Amino acid sequence: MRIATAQQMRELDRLTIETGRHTALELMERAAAALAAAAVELAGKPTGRAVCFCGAGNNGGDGVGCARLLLERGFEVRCILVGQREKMTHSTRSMEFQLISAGGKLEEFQPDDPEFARWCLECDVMVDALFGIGLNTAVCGDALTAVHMMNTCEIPVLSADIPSGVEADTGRIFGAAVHAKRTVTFTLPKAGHYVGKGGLCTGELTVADIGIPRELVDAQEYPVQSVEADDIHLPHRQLDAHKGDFGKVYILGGSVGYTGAPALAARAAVRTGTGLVNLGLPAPVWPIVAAKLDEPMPHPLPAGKDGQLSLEAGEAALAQISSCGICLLGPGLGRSNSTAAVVRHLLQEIRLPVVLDADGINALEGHIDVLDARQGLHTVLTPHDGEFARLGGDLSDGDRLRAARTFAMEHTCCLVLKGHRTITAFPDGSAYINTTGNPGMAKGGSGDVLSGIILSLLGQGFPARQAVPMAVWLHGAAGDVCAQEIGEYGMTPSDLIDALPAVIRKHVG
Ligand SMILES: NC(=O)C1=CN([C@@H]2O[C@H](COP(=O)(O)OP(=O)(O)OC[C@H]3O[C@@H](n4cnc5c(N)ncnc54)[C@H](O)[C@@H]3O)[C@@H](O)[C@H]2O)[C@@H](O)CC1
Ligand SMILES: [K+]
Repeated sequence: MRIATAQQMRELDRLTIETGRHTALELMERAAAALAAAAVELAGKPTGRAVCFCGAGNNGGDGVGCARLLLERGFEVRCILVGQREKMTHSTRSMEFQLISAGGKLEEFQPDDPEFARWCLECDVMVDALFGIGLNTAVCGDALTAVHMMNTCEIPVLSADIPSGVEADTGRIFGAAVHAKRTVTFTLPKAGHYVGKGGLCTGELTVADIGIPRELVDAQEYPVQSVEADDIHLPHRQLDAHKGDFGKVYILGGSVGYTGAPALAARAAVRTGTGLVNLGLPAPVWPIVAAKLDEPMPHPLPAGKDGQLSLEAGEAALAQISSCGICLLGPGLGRSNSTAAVVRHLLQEIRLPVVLDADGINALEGHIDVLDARQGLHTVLTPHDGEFARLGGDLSDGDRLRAARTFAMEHTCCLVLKGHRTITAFPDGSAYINTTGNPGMAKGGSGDVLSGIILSLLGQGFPARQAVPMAVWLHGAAGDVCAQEIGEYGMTPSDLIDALPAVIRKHVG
């Protein structure tokens, strides 16, 4: 799904109003209606008790409108202004007049009023309309108190547009943020609903159409998208297809101590549909890894006494890679100097697309020039935060989306920044935010499975822009199946591989 920035939303609102399609108040009324409908669902009954915390800006206006609509449905409602009356926007004031006409009122927030606190404890739903896309400083003072009240009352909270305190374009939290059970946003989702801490505060997200004309929405460019089930499509296979049609891939991995990683990547590639999977393994671990695998073809490579690749392994691997269409460097390779030197040598010599994971990425620490020299060749890197930092990636300001996009642009690569809501960024600045996966996947070996899936789809000829976000989604979806069937504690990366075929099958056609 396309993701809009706060600036784009302001622009779309402005254009809609300027072209006379809807007034600001009409847009706000539709936003309020969507909120009220969601509030009733969240309350779980047709009427009940609700409190709406409203800021002075237009997000507050959505909340005031929602309060009136709930009142008209028979709810017992208290609508609270958290902010200065003199800063109320024109539309929010209009909403207040309408609330008064309907028999309600906009009360000043009395944070120390024990009667109000007791009243709130009996609510069926709380509406958070403090700040939306206009948040510009840390939440403090009365707004902070209101955020704490919503977060501690154990009553379901509905956020208007975005949980208050979350920065719309980054998902960073300014001071503190509301933990919503549900968020209703308008027209298009924002990055802050998915990434960073915002992704943890948003709860169930729904997108309401408030009447912004379709042609205005379509006229904008949206470099960032979320990846959802509807985006995943794999074609039927041709009746006369043969194994050569589905990629010949090469995996360089393994070392003493890491015999599972290359096997997981290879099995994942087979389960994702690759025609032929070759592996290059340090000779000492070759029989162990080979014994785990039936379909892939493991080859021994020269190794040192430490059980890791020796320098001579580079030429031997190159000879094997030359007959393949793509290779994966890294799973379980270890971090010896000679291994890192082999990886860098291969990166310099291989003119094929390369997927770089784990120790393959670590080999670039202090040698980012080797990556930069691959300009024009496809290189996909799949770091977690620690590996990203070793590459020189900067996550210090908490803006993962910006960090991933900047890195991909600066180093002309595809960057898969793994974690909650994995981000796949491309050199043209576009990025895809994944929506599948769960904490049961936070186990050694999950990354090897992911790199095997990416390798497989790229090897089958899907363009990177399609293959990589799709691989990330399938990996997470397999994880979600495992969490459902096995549970987050006991599920393993091998279970992900076993779950893959059924997940993939649902998206073929
Ligand atoms: N026509 C429109 O522009 C529409 C806007 N809508 C709503 O309007 C929102 C945007 O409205 P606004 O641009 O007025 O912005 P907000 O209502 O999000 O917040 C801006 C107000 O809060 C203040 N503020 C920001 N951060 C603060 C902080 N940390 N502490 C204290 N005060 C702070 C600002 O000075 C300003 O007064 C959207 O998120 C959406 O909910 C919807 O009603 C749809 C139509
Ligand atoms: K809000």
